[in-house]
Amino acid sequence: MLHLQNYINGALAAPAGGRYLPNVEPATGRVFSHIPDSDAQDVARAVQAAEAALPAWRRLPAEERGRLLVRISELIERDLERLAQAESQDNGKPVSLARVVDIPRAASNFAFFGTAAQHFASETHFQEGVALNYTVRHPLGVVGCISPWNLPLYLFTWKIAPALAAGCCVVAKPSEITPYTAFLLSELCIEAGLPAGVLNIVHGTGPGAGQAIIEHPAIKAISFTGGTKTGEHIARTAAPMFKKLSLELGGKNPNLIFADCDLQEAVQTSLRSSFANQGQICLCGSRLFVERPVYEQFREQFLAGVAQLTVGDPQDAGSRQGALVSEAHLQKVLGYIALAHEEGGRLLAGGQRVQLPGRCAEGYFLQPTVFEGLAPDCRVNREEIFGPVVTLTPFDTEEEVLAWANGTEYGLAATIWTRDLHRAHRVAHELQSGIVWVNTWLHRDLRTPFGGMKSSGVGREGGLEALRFFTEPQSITVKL
Ligand SMILES: NC(=O)C1=CN([C@@H]2O[C@H](COP(=O)(O)OP(=O)(O)OC[C@H]3O[C@@H](n4cnc5c(N)ncnc54)[C@H](O)[C@@H]3O)[C@@H](O)[C@H]2O)C=CC1
Ligand SMILES: O=C(O)/C=C/C=C(\O)C(=O)O
Repeated sequence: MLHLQNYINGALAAPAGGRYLPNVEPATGRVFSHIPDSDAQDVARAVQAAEAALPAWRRLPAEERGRLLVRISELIERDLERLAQAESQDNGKPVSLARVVDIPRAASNFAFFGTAAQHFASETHFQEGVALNYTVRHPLGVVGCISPWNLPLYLFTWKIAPALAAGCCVVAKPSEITPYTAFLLSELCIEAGLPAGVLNIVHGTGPGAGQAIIEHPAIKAISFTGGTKTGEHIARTAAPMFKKLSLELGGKNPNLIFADCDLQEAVQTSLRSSFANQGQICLCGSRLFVERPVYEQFREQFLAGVAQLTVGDPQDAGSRQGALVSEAHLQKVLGYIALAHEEGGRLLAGGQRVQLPGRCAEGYFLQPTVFEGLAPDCRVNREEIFGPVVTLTPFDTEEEVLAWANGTEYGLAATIWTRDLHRAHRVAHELQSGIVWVNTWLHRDLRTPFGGMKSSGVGREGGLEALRFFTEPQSITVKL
């Protein structure tokens, strides 16, 4: 059986304590690999290696750093099929999705930041006859990157690539639930010739390796994506140590579907935004508010689309829905389905675990599920479910739908469907949401600031925002 290894100081390494954790394939419920259960000793070794690599890495011209990152991107593209298979096996997502979304985006993350570093200019402020002020952005130093299980390589590289591009050295931990592609990435970094210690990947649990990263005094910043509760814990631990924090947390995203929209497109895209990756994307729209004149039409077409979402073996080309990531997560989502019944919801589709035949008989499959008739402020409409469960609610006025859309503690993403541009801008400006899409969803230009308001996070990643996060500005003023 496959035993994954840490990647420390340029080489693969067993965990210091010799302990391993089982890693389960969600589609089968069977253990298919073991991962290091690393502890503070492994993190200390990784930090030591990163500190040793830092002086040379930060002095390397941005073009040279960029060349290495672009090389990693090319190797990811070369190994696309292998990585897509690995991601699907580890996470339960259809391999067809990993092939077109997860792995291409991981390659783009390295390519984008490999070149972005060369466009990252420093600011100057000239006061004629008085002074020249200029800003130098120094790499922060050694930074920690911690990522979740839903988009494993996609989000892991979204953090690592800008940190490396900015001249930082990294100690990174992927989710213990989906470590496989991060391990394969360490092999590609060795092949690309990334200098030893520049990137270190330590596997293990949140309370084990993760906690050691956030507590380590030499780690200057933490970039984290994951659950809001974990984000709170990280902030409580790291903020008093004056670490810089970028926290990308949960969401409970609304889709606002106005009667004048292109209904067919709204239905098709809402199917994707509801159920892509089994609804396990923080940007998924889980509350669908539909203007009353088109509510019934939307519901009929949407449910017809849901009926086409075949739940099946992630390896099958025909599967549109794979497995949820773990038995524990499946039980959490089933708990919310039970709660939706208790809160008076009418089940329109799904609601049951799926028992597949053959190799997937013990897998964690769930029908895509739709409820209506729930109050906009009930728990199911306020709490993050992070699974294939959405609610439909009719609305009558713009004011009403805005109040409902903004009525949760979250503020990550929202989608507006309308042909009225004035309304689109007006409503977008009123939404308490870090990201607003109009007549589209998951359109991602990597130059745009990415992140949430309220309990959805602190700070922004993406484009120059990420490079700013991983650097420390120093103002220098010269008297003229
Ligand atoms: N992107 C998102 O918005 C995500 C949201 N979630 C939400 O969070 C809920 C819980 O899922 P989990 O897998 O438990 O997410 P999590 O937030 O616990 O895990 C994310 C990452 O944080 C690490 N981590 C956990 N505790 C830590 C600690 N004390 N110090 C440092 N790192 C730590 C984990 O090992 C993992 O790498 C999900 O049911 C879902 O609702 C989960 C994953 C992603
Ligand atoms: O950067 C993106 O395009 C998507 C990010 C998604 C998450 O952060 C998430 O699902 O956690």
